[in-house]
Amino acid sequence: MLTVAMPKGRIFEEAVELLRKADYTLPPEFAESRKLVIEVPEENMRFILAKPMDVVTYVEHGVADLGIAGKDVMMEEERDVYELLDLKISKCHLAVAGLPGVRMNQIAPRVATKYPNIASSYFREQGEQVEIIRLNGSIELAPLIGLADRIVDIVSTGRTLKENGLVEFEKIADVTSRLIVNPVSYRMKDEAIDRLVERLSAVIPQ
Ligand SMILES: Nc1ncnc2c1ncn2[C@@H]1O[C@H](COP(=O)(O)OP(=O)(O)OP(=O)(O)O)[C@@H](O)[C@H]1O
Ligand SMILES: O=P(O)(O)OC[C@H]1O[C@H](OP(=O)(O)OP(=O)(O)O)[C@H](O)[C@@H]1O
Repeated sequence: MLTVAMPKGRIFEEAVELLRKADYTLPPEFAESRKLVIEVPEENMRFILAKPMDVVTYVEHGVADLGIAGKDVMMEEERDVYELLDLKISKCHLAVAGLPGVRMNQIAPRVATKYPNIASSYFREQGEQVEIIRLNGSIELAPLIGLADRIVDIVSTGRTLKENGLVEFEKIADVTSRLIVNPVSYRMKDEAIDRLVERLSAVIPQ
């Protein structure tokens, strides 16, 4: 049996749609139920529903064989999992943004983000020493209220930046969701995992 860690939230629906396209029979209540462990005996699979940032943790510890996680999450922390497939869903990008015409404070520049490692390595590569302020959401609020000069955050449609009078300065990386696997599971259950990879590969959007 394969255990797959699914991210609750915005990736979930697209991931379920992809699985259904790949002809996986998932119960109709899959998306509506509050259950966190969903068995699908017809497919010899079990799905667990976790916070997007925690999916990698379940896979790394081997309690889930596979998982679906954003490239942003994979970039933020080096983890002991393999990336098997770019599912090309939940497309967005990571960017540096801020108020237009406002330069970074030269003495103590501050950057607010949910991605402290990505942000600090990005600014280090640019030769800038910045203070990272870690937030958990509504990152765009930080420059509006004077908490930070810049933000590093996800941009998709650009609507959140626009409606808050912010502009994108630089793109850091493109982001899509990935199928990840626990290295031991991949050795022990290679046939079942290869079959899943084949079925998904056939329906991944281009
Ligand atoms: N606006 C967006 N459009 C498309 N994909 C996005 C967007 N924001 C985030 N993502 C992708 O979806 C993943 C999950 O984002 P989501 O907002 O569902 O979860 P989260 O922010 O980690 O959790 P929560 O908001 O529940 O605390 C991210 O890791 C990223 O890869
Ligand atoms: O470019 P857009 O299409 O506007 O999308 C970008 C927004 O989406 C995400 O936030 P989310 O909705 O997850 O809320 P959060 O701020 O609570 O993380 C991201 O952090 C941006 O704020």
